[in-house]
Amino acid sequence: MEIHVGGAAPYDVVIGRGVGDRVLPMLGDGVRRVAVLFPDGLRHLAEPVIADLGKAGLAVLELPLPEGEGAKTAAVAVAAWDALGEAGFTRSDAVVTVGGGATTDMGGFVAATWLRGVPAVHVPTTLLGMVDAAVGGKTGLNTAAGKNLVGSFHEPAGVVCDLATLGTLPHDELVSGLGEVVKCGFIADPEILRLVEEDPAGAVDPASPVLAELVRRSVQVKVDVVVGDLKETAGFAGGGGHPGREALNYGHTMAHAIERAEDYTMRHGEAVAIGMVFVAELARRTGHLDDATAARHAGTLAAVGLPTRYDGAPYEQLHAAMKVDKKSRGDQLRFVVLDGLARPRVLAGPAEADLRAAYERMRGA
Ligand SMILES: NC(=O)c1ccc[n+]([C@@H]2O[C@H](COP(=O)([O-])OP(=O)(O)OC[C@H]3O[C@@H](n4cnc5c(N)ncnc54)[C@H](O)[C@@H]3O)[C@@H](O)[C@H]2O)c1
Ligand SMILES: O=C(O)C(=O)C[C@@H](O)[C@H](O)[C@H](O)COP(=O)(O)O
Ligand SMILES: [Zn+2]
Repeated sequence: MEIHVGGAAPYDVVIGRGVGDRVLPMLGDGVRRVAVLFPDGLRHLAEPVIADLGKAGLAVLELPLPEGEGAKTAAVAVAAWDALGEAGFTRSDAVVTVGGGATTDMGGFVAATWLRGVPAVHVPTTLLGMVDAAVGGKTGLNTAAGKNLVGSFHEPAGVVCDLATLGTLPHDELVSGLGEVVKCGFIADPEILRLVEEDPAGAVDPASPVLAELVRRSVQVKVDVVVGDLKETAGFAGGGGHPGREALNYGHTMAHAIERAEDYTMRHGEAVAIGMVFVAELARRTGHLDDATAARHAGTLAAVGLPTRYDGAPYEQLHAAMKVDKKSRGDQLRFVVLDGLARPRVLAGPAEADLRAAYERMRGA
């Protein structure tokens, strides 16, 4: 199936099994050379794509990357730019990424910045990459100060989600992706929560129709949000309305602080799960969210094996890290909270006592 993403630069997200041959047509007719970026350990997943491009007469530049989050550094971007420069890449050339969200973030950033932008087609091979990272055009690198602090909005020319690739994904990585899936359920599509709660075993089975339906629904949530607010400006208006693209950042303010505190050894989706438990409690304490919906967060997340507690870094360290979150304005922290199921809004400048109390809840106190 295909989900069409409208807007100034429309593209399709293809979801299915054995759909790797959909990459080539997404590149368009004029492309002559393609840089394929993939984690070195996933060469076997990149090879069929590389072979297809080669058979079509395109010159392929292979750019193997470090594993996972290790790819999202300035040094890796510089190395990729140097390789493109050496190969003489022009604006009739393109980038293809094959890998998880770290790869699509990095490869998307390289595509966004080389010659101020060349086309990118993403082939996500993790659940998280399919339902979130590859779609919507956010690209990013980490810096010493925090997560995704350098990046750009660069919409892909297309996204190809081959569900068959999930067959080799380690179980814990699949579960991590469900953190973003459940996020989509809370911010926009409660049917996702029902599906996960009704059949948690199906949700973590890469071959199940339940998981395919969760992918489809989550991509649709993301597409609907980004089409309305690609560059994440809607939430600036304030006033308690829908926060636009910032809604997709539900749970992420604390999640990114934890990831940094843990030196990026915790999976992103796991951190998002904990971050949602934190922010649900913050919303409950500040009178936005009812007790049952707040409690439902930990219940649904735990049902698929996601963590719901974090007892690592001290409050002060996490608070300092949250200050560089992109939703912050000056000294004011801003969080996406829920007024109820599928009713996201921004909570700006919550009281210190409420933040500390939500932190204690997150620690399991
Ligand atoms: N741009 C966005 O909108 C957006 C959205 C969500 C997350 N992200 C980013 O995505 C990153 C997380 O992505 P992720 O969870 O996919 O992690 P990841 O890219 O680090 O991949 C996780 C691990 O799985 C391996 N892997 C990937 N596909 C595999 C497969 N099919 N079989 C076997 N192993 C496989 C990878 O090599 C890696 O070791 C974070 O950096 C996060 O910030 C970006
Ligand atoms: O696409 C978005 O917008 C999101 O916020 C999706 C998030 O799941 C994703 O982790 C994103 O990279 C976080 O964005 P950031 O702007 O907080 O770095
Ligand atoms: Zn995320």
